[in-house]
Amino acid sequence: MAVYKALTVAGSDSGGGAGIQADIKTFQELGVFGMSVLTALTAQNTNGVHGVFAVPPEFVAQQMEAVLSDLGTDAVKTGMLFDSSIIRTVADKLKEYKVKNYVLDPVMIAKGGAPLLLEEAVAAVKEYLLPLSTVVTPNLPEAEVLTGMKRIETIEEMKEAARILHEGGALNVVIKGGHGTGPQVTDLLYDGDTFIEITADRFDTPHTHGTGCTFAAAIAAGLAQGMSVPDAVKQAKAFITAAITHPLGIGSGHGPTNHWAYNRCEK
Ligand SMILES: Nc1ncnc2c1ncn2[C@@H]1O[C@H](COP(=O)(O)OP(=O)(O)O)[C@@H](O)[C@H]1O
Ligand SMILES: Cc1ncc(COP(=O)(O)OP(=O)(O)O)c(N)n1
Repeated sequence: MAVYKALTVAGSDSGGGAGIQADIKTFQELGVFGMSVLTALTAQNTNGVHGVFAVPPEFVAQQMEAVLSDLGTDAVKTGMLFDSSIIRTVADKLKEYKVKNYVLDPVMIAKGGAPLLLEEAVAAVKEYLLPLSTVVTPNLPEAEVLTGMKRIETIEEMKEAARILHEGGALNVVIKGGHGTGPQVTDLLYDGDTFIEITADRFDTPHTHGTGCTFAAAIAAGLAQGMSVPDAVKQAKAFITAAITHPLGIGSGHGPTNHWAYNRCEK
């Protein structure tokens, strides 16, 4: 049996809905062996982020070395990276180990408003990580910050943002439409040549905690298994749509998505 492996480099969400925990659950559900490098611990639940404890960059490097020098990986996904020293460390290790299939989820702010990336670190994301990425997956506010565009709402504006991020070095760009409005939610994939719109009905629910993490981890899982980028993104969209439309209803705030749903619930 071939064993495909994926590594997430991200923060811990003690509530289990986002971050490392969402990524590992997604890898497991999609048949990929999951490994993790922690960049920060968050004291977090469905009501928000109550504390952040960043991991020293030297220890982030030590974790990456431990995993990559022994197990190796078929894909890497990064999420919460918090500051520029962690970003530079991660970029150095991705280059040192010649990582292929790198999914960059440029996590900036949790849904409750807590910063998961310091402002000083935005330039480092663009300079060090974007050029290494196979796929970058910003939501609309993150795409505004990364491109400098004042407003990204329409499909034309999403296309313009995708072009800028592709020029910035990403091989493929997915602009996620979850923060938009309207009865449908469209994610836009751009490979420097063709635009593909991937659309689903917008599901009316407060339980969308960890959607971006789960979606990016699912892309990484597909790439780890040798899928093309469009196929991996389409599978990820089906995975997150199932997870959102079969909510678990746990916690008193914005609850987690259902990582079992893709395999266990009727589509
Ligand atoms: N209410 C919703 N109904 C259906 N799909 C959604 C909904 N909200 C987000 N999604 C999907 O979840 C994924 C993550 O999107 P988004 O919420 O924009 O990211 P983030 O969690 O990074 O803010 C995307 O594929 C998006 O289309
Ligand atoms: C530890 C950690 N990492 C990332 C996030 C953000 O996750 P995301 O999928 O963007 O979901 P929301 O926070 O927007 O619900 C996080 N909260 N914690």
